[in-house]
Amino acid sequence: MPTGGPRGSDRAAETKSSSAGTCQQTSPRSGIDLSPAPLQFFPVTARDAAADLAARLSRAGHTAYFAGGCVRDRLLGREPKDYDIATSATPRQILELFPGSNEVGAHFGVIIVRHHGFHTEIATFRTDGSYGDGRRPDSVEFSTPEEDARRRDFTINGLFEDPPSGEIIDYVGGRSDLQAKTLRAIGEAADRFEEDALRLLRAIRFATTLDFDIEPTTWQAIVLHAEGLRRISPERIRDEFSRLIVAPKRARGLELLVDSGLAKVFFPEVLDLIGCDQPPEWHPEGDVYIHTRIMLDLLPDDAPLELCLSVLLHDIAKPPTRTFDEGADRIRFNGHDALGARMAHDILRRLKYPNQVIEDVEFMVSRHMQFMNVQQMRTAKLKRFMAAPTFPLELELHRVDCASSNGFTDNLEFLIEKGEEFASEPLVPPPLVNGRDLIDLGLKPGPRFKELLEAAQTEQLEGRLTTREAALDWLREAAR
Ligand SMILES: Nc1ccn([C@@H]2O[C@H](COP(=O)(O)OP(=O)(O)OP(=O)(O)O)[C@@H](O)[C@H]2O)c(=O)n1
Repeated sequence: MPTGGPRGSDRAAETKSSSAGTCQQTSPRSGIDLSPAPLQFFPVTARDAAADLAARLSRAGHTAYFAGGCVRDRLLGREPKDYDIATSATPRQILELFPGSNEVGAHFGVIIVRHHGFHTEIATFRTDGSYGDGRRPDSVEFSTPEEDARRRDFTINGLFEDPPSGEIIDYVGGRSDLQAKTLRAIGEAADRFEEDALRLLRAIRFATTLDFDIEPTTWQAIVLHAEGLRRISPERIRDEFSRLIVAPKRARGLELLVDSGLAKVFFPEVLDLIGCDQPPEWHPEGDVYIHTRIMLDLLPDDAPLELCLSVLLHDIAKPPTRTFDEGADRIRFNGHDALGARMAHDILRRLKYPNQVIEDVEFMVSRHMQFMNVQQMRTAKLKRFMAAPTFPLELELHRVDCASSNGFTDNLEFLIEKGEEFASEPLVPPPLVNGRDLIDLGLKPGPRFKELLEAAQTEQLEGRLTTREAALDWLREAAR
């Protein structure tokens, strides 16, 4: 068990190497090097920390297994996000062993223990009572490992591992489902989803992130209980949905959400994209829903959340049923970006995304049609356009937008070339003149100030003004 201190053999090696240093101490009698070993710390992993806690529980006479996601992920060769322990120790016994731990979930048999900087959830083997609210059990009863496995959501999440031996304890057939890449509810699927409706979305999230098939009975139960998701808070839906939409198989995830009826509950706008025809000369691939799914597929595997969301929402206002001040027809194929930005804002706000994410996605959706006009933009406008912090993501949005439809690459190539051309200096450098200069010229602060300074900056970005002296002359002239 690695700890924070040096290991024996490494200590010997360290002592050896340190003897080459200046402070070597050798026993005059035996000739043995007595120099103190330099302090060396080995990083303790989350697994080390959890295994140490399990060992302590086990030394105190309790059964203690790794449980749930960490066992699943390790068997899949993935790095577990965190480690959970399931044990025969009661919450009181856990607290006796690890005093000062977080008792927040003690009522449900869960204690959070901090060890080596990691938080490990230690939960007593339990059977859940009834789920009155479809979110959490009204009561729990402490029970056996087998019953604890059977109360869990999916077979692949119902596995235990005995940490010292690495032995897998499987009461629910999780191992064979992992091998077959199958997501299957434990026991009666309908019961699992009635107990906790978040599991409906977890099912689609696991099928997407792991690229697993959903076993038919489990799928039928999801479809049947989809409306139950209404009981779940937007924050919890958002967290599952975000994990799904950043996964490499996000397009399939979207399809599963739509086909299961879950999208209808928290993201009904997407349903209008289905069957929303587009002009075939621009969009030979088909309707907006097909176009969006192809785009999601074309994104890099590690595309950030803001980019995935902006791709998902970029054409959200295209369906002609949407109305906007200027009339639905204009919106449909021309002005849909402005309405789309507003809709993206509303959808993400409803799902309680952080303001920065909402702002970025709204901004990207609002500008995505402008990429068609970049070659006609004057240099100053283009530089300002490219200076947006979201621009690299927008470029990717544009790339997949074209690649999934008409295949045009000229605007993309133009922007890449311009990026190289402008690379030697900041796109928008500090202005050559400022408000102080205008006051010195005898102007009073007001709206004209902003206009003049912006015009001076445009001259600068166009390369017509390069020195402060020239800019001051220009300002003097313009202010007349
Ligand atoms: N609604 C839920 C949530 C969790 N669990 C059980 O609790 C374990 C831990 O849950 P959690 O940490 O939320 O998810 P993980 O399965 O660990 O998956 P991930 O780490 O990817 O979130 C799950 O494996 C599953 O056995 C469950 O039965 N029902």
